[in-house]
Amino acid sequence: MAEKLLMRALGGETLDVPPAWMMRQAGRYLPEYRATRAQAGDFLSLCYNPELAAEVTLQPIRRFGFDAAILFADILLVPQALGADLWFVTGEGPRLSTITTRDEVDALKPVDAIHETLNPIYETVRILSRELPAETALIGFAGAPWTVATYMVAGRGTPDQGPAHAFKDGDRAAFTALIDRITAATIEYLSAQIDAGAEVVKVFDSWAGSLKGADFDDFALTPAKAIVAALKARHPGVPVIVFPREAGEAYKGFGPATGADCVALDQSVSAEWAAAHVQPEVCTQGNLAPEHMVTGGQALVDEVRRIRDAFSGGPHIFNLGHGITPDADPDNVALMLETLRETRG
Ligand SMILES: Cc1c2[nH]c(c1CCC(=O)O)Cc1[nH]c(c(CCC(=O)O)c1C)Cc1[nH]c(c(CCC(=O)O)c1C)Cc1[nH]c(c(C)c1CCC(=O)O)C2
Repeated sequence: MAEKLLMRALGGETLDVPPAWMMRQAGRYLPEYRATRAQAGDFLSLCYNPELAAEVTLQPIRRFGFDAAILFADILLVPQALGADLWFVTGEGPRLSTITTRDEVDALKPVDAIHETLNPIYETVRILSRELPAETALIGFAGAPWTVATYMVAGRGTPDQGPAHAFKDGDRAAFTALIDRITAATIEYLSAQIDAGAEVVKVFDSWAGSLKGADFDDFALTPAKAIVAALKARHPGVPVIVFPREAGEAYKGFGPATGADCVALDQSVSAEWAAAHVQPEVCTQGNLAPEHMVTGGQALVDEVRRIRDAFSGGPHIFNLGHGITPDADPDNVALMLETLRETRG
């Protein structure tokens, strides 16, 4: 069989129709997802149930025929595996025990201990690598150290990542020790996903945009570079996608500086700017605003064509700029793919 479209784009090929998938493609906007989550009991039970987690991963593939499936799990399973308490409050989001001192960082479990908690995730990957259609690539993932740390420090999502900034600014050495622990755990976690069958991995740095100057280098760029280097040493040939969300102009240079194979873009940079400044360096991914999955119509069609055409001169993976939201209409997802894959006149 010819190589999968996603792998070809990640290998640097310019394709007539780019491969497409969608962040949070398995999620609450799909009635079949809500039914399986109810069967599992709750979100975390779904993450740790390999059969059901594989089932929800496959649902958007069956319904829409995306070119890639992303493992169903969550970035906050790593803090849990390192010993943090984790629960989800319905309608609000994640809650964790907080970490704000050097002693609390030192009290985290050793990195080797994470697999005890995360083994069911590797089993989900094994099921998926057996069950996915031959043309669909399997993406594993983890949160980037900074983004994971923002939740571990605050114990929840925060609008400005204030508590993590306060820890970083108050005791940089202790905060660096936390980042280092998460970095080491992330390498082991992603490496185990690859051993189980993940063909590509993605590192989500959702809050990279709140890091500026030397902080961006120390806590977004340096950890990403360490993760890419370790994975490349152990698994040469497995592509890595990095997503320093809202990095703005710092998207330029991020691919070469980290050694990643693809830089994912949020919708706050224009496709035209990114095609001129990022795509010449590395395969790009993105960057349709998720709101179009709610509103649809001609604006959606126009935006899909604009983004597709802007990136048509180099390797690109079509995606949203951030996750699809629960109020999205599945028909708009179908329209997005139909438009993307139409024959260009
Ligand atoms: C920051 C972050 C988290 N998780 C993730 C990130 C980084 C990407 C981003 O910025 O969105 C990543 C993530 N979370 C989930 C996936 C699965 C794969 C996928 O389909 O993309 C992935 C890749 C499932 C999920 N993770 C979560 C859901 C919704 C939970 C539910 O079904 O009730 C899903 C499908 C919950 C979650 N998980 C997290 C939060 C803040 C929340 C609550 C907000 C929300 O409800 O959307 C942490």
